[in-house]
Amino acid sequence: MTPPTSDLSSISSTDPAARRALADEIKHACMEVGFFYGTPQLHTSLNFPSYFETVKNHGIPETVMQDTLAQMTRFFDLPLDKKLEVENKKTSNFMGYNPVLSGNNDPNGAGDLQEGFEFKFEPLDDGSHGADKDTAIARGGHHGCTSIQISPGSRNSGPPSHRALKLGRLLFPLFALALDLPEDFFADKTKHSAAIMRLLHYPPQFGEVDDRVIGIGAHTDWECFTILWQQPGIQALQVLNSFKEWINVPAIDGTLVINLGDQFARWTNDVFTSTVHRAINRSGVERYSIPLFFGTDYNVPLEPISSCVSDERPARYEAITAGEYIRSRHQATYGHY
Ligand SMILES: O=C(O)CCC(=O)C(=O)O
Ligand SMILES: [Fe+2]
Repeated sequence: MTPPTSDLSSISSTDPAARRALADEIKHACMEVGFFYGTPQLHTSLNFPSYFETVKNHGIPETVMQDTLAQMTRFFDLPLDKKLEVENKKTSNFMGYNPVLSGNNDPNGAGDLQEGFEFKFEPLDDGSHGADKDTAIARGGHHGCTSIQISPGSRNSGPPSHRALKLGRLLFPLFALALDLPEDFFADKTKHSAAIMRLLHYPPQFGEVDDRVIGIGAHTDWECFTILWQQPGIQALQVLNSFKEWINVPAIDGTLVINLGDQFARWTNDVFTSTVHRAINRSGVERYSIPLFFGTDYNVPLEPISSCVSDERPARYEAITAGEYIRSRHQATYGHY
């Protein structure tokens, strides 16, 4: 069984019909199933509650990912004391290195069996390419060290993190179209790339696994959507379907996984829901993955889109800014501030 794969080659198309067709595919996935395995029967019986699928033709060659993997491996192979020099406890915004078991994504869990390195992207402050004066406000108090400064470029150039960033920016207009909003609805809310990347390393787990200590415990992601690269050929990621069954999401060469997070659930008052997932590495070998989380700018209030609120569907979430929300989730996960 293979998961569905959306072809993103028309993501930059200016043809309205091609854009509408891709947006419709995303809308269907977001609202009805989200992740499916080919045949209509299975599609119905798996019944995923929200968007979770793989995409191809995303503009990031697998060779580039293999180079990135080699560099990640070098970092995680360093002695622990070296890695602790850049521990996330030392930054005001949770960026940096987290040792094994220092984070806990599932409140019912006892720690995540992975180590990671987290960093984010900020526009250059030199004013040369539109980083405007409200940059500091847009950072919403969630800025600090371990950020990578970015300048614009094409989707198919630059280091992998920048390519992935550009891919994410191209997805926002399609999500807007999928919600029957103007394509530029998120443009003024995503001016400053509130995107966070994690480099993750999961040691293998052998024998009987205590459900409370797995690679990453059951959780939803915090931002609007996540673009995830998984090391090909190693099974670990699982998504919860509406029958509360854990379904494997295989790592397929040349594809990325895309899933929705809490900010979209808040924007849409749960018309788009965030997908519960977890990872357990029982492969017997080390596993690496790279999620890139895309949110709105940190100063943006997460307010439900008016078409998603009605008498039958009253607002489900309290208003909060994106930055406050992400900070509260970092605090709950790492618990050291
Ligand atoms: O490693 C994976 O496949 C998933 C990682 C993940 O869910 C996360 O970092 O939020
Ligand atoms: Fe996640």
